[in-house]
Amino acid sequence: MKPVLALVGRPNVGKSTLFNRLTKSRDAIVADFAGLTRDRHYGNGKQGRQEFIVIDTGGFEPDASTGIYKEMAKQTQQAVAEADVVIFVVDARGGLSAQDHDIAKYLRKIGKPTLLVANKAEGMLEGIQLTEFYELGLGEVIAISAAHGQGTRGLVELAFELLNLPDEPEETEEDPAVIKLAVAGRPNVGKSTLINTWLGEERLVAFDMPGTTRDAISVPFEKQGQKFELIDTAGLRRKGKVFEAIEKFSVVKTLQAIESANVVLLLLDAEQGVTDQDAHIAGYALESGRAMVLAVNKWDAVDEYQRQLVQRSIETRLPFLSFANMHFISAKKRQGLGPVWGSIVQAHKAAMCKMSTPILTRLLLEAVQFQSPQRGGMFRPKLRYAHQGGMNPPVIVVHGNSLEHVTDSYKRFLEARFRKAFDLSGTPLRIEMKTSTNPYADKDSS
Ligand SMILES: Nc1nc2c(ncn2[C@@H]2O[C@H](COP(=O)(O)OP(=O)(O)OP(=O)(O)O)[C@@H](O)[C@H]2O)c(=O)[nH]1
Ligand SMILES: Nc1nc2c(ncn2[C@@H]2O[C@H](COP(=O)(O)OP(=O)(O)OP(=O)(O)O)[C@@H](O)[C@H]2O)c(=O)[nH]1
Repeated sequence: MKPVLALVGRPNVGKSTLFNRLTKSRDAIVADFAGLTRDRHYGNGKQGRQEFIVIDTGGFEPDASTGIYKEMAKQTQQAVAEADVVIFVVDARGGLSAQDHDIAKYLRKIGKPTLLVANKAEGMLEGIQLTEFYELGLGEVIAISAAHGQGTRGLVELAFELLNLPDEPEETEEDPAVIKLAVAGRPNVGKSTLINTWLGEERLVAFDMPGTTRDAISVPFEKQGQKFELIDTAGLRRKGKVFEAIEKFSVVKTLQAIESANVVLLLLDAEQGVTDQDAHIAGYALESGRAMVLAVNKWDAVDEYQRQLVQRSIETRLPFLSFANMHFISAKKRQGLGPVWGSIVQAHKAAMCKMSTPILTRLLLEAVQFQSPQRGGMFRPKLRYAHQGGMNPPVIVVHGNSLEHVTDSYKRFLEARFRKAFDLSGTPLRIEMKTSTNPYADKDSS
């Protein structure tokens, strides 16, 4: 499980800057919960080989009508609840404020592992200027400059130390016979209804057992002789028993479940169409290389016109999921559920597919014969052979010369042929081009 670091602090102390620094500003996932005026951002970070999730509670305006920072309090609480380590950011230049004291008081009460960080400390003499922050009663003050990238590596190291994380993440043994399945989707799409239908009430009760926050909770079950493990996405758990939830839905749990799964079943809501958050979850799953199955739930509740709208919104907003099988279901009325299993098993099989070098190479050369790649300037790319560079998701590495000139459309053409030959529906497929560095290797190319 990736550890979760939450950035909290009053506005303008540099949380977003630190977030961008820690995540190298890859696409942040924005939680767009109804009723929240402001968003939390979620991003992936990596230091050494250890990956982590960062939550930013960025951007909000003080609530003028009440004069209190109600919204931030809520955002902060939620981020703190989801975090393994809280990073409390204060402004080394601005000095202490009453609001810093309020946040510190809250954090002391909660008692989560916390690091107190004085940002904007570039060029400052720690000993003298930062002493006032010790008043907050949160221990050592860590001086950093998010804008200049000073002290941020050390900060992450300290966070790992607090969690006793090993320097190198452990390799976990996987049982290839078990399909780890995550049912992901926005609040209210029908995840619990679907899982209840699948597992029966008594099985879900097992979910309510408290687990340690650091470990994934999962339910093993069997279906038609195939072993599955259902990974918890928190939405599955009954209200308030385990997770100190302000909201039931947890973005972090969803992200972690996607990471731990072999196959992600993404549920969409036919009544709502594809929302930003659906696209974010789907994008995250794709980026993680997960095999996927799409199911549009509540199909019973929409008329023909709405059905067409939903289908079109999937085509336009989730075009990158065209590799995934799609089903239209009703979890409530138990309609269309059978074929979903078939697709899950198929997606898993595809993700684990083994492709031999001779067969890959034969397919590659056949493809080239059928349609050769375009010349790029002076060079015509020469595709020589292919081998499998990875599994789950499958990676095909193509070797040859001048491969940097292979166009995206030609790569798509190759992808389609490989997909068809190996029956890869349900899994992302990555194709990498490796140009030979041997200067004599392209002697015989035209
Ligand atoms: N001198 C200095 N300025 C910084 C540093 N980090 C951030 N800033 C500046 O501080 C201001 C606020 O930074 P943000 O990252 O937007 O702060 P924030 O805490 O996310 O603010 P909200 O989005 O309002 O919550 C910007 O003008 C930044 O350029 C730093 O390390 N040194
Ligand atoms: N019409 C219709 N309603 C459904 C269907 N599946 C679920 N619902 C309804 O949608 C609502 C939300 O269902 P849940 O199963 O609680 O949704 P969830 O995704 O688990 O929601 P969270 O627990 O908030 O993450 C409930 O009122 C269900 O009765 C369906 O197939 N058709």
